[in-house]
Amino acid sequence: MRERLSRRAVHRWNNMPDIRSILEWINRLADRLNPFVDPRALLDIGIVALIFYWLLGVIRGTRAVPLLRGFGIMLVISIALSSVLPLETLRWLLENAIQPALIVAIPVLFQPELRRALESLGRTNDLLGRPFSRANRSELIDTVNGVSRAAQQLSQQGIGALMVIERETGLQEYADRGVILDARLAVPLLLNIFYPNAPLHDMAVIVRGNRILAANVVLPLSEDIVGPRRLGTRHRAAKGISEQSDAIAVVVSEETGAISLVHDGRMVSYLNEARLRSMLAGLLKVQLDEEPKT
Ligand SMILES: Nc1ncnc2c1ncn2[C@@H]1O[C@H](COP(=O)(O)OP(=O)(O)OP(=O)(O)O)[C@@H](O)[C@H]1O
Repeated sequence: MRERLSRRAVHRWNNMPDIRSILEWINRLADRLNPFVDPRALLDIGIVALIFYWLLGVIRGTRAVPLLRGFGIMLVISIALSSVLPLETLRWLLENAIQPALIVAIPVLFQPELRRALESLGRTNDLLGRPFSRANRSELIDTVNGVSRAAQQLSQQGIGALMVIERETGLQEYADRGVILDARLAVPLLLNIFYPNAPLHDMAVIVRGNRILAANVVLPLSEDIVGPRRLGTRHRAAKGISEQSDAIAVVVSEETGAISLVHDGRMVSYLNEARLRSMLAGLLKVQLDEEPKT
């Protein structure tokens, strides 16, 4: 009996995988995993993740998202088709026509997004937390209060308006196409400009620091009309300038009286004066200590 048991134990021992080969296998696996544990590889992964995070932030909420989804679907279908089936003509078409066409089409289609991404890389005030524009803090506070008060009064009177506040990206090229005013910003002046049938009431006003730089300014229209709401031209112009620069646009709808703030291609609507003031102050990086003077 004892002899049979010991024979069985020897047999099991003989059939067990060799411990040395297991150790070798673990070593090989560790060698393979080694690059991932390498701090340089971790840094590499971190930087790539940050680039993707930043890119997704730049295109979030813009028309680039459905376009990219379309490209993705096309890519997946074409890779799946050409790897599963030996479709030579399709493979040729993909390699020689569609891929080069995409390389040309991407910079054209994503021109505003690419421009915005490069501009945001070059901006330093955002990173350093400094206030925008050359104006000092008290001038910017005057602007925040003046624009918010004017928006509220225009909204109550059902007058449409578009006010664009310049930040780090210069808007001179747009201002030059309008009527240069370079006047101290004041609520009555803004109301006067947008008063229906006044000579400068059409199009937009550009504000630089605490001055109204120009009125009657034609802005680029956003191509983004795939959003949840179909935008009219005033709102598309506000979105357009915020896609092409870091400016902040404040829109008052003539139709509904709704006040919207547009920044970085994103629109927040149905604001009241207080909410608009605090959003503007946040974006211009100024601290509001007290209620505005009436
Ligand atoms: N390219 C542009 N740049 C600046 N303002 C523009 C531009 N195109 C149109 N506008 C302004 O938009 C006004 C027309 O607004 P429209 O009714 O089409 O848009 P909306 O977004 O529905 O605005 P609202 O809600 O005020 O009606 C024009 O009278 C003009 O003042």
